[in-house]
Amino acid sequence: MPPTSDAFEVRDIPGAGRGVIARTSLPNRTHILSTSTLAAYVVFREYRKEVCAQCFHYDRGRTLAVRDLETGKVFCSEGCRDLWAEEQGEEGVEAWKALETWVKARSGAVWCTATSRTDGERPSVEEIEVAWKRVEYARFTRVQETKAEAKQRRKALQSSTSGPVDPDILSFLLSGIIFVSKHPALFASDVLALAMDPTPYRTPSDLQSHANSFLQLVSLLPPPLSESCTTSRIQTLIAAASHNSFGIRAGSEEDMEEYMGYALYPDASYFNHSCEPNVAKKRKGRTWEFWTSGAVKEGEELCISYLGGDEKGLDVTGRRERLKGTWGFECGCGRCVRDSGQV
Ligand SMILES: C[S@@+](CC[C@H](N)C(=O)[O-])C[C@H]1O[C@@H](n2cnc3c(N)ncnc32)[C@H](O)[C@@H]1O
Repeated sequence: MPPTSDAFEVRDIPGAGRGVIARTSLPNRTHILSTSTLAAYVVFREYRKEVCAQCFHYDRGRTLAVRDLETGKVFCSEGCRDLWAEEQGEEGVEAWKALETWVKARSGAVWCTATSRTDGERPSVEEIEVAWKRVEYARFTRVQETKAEAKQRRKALQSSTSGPVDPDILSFLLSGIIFVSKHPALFASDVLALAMDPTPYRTPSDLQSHANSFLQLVSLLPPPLSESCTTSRIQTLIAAASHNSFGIRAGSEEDMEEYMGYALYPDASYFNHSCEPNVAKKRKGRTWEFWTSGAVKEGEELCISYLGGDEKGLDVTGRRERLKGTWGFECGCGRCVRDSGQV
């Protein structure tokens, strides 16, 4: 469900879905929201030794002190390690161990990563539907196969280059499936309510990589988690992340030197973008804080910047191109409307 408070409510905004509206006038630096739910996230594998798996602390590239070799996670303290294990639950920790073992066994493999996907056009809604139906079928036939058949298939997959799997996608999906299995009601009320991207895959091989990652994940999960891991939930996580995720970055918003991962925060996902934002944000550990960055009138829309400050130096064409390329929408904020002479 969309969040609400004395300071704001979520309403329909012409041309931009829903947005956050001030219920009253708010002075500069009024605290608006601290996120309470983190539904899914990934710290990219290349940062796995440098970013705390619990609080996302990063110490200028240093390897963090507390390491768990079995799950491949590092932590800034034992407290963070214990909190993380408690949140994952026993089955969750087992699943992270299985994933780490699988990834390590394939060390040296050429992973299909976000940057290596350059082929073809963005798959359409129909193509996505067909691909996921195939995945459903493959999952079903795998349930039926004998041990010998499964062994043969795994062998074929290991030597094949036609079945790319991305460890970062696997991690993002696993974190989301652990969340669903622990908080099914929150998933239904908060994640399913988000704006979904109907075409979240950039290229055909991006779609293929997500589909393969799903099948791989299912085969690694302990039984209760494997039952929670349905194609429909996985598709929801992917479609929601495409429109709503926040980068996990080191440094301040103005000086975002490292892009270390991304995360889905349902209660922070109703802020629309403006190229003249009136709300500032900062990540503190695994929580995002939002506050007004100027005086806001009652009834005014509260907007953040999706461009992390880059909007300051770009003209309307540059801003719109950047937002279209990364987020897939034509910016209709007040500044872009004025600058493009649409008023
Ligand atoms: C994080 S969601 C924001 C909440 C969303 N409007 C909703 O209805 O749930 C991001 C999406 O909102 C829309 N959006 C955000 N800012 C916009 C803007 N300045 N102009 C047009 N659409 C915008 C786009 O569809 C974008 O993909």
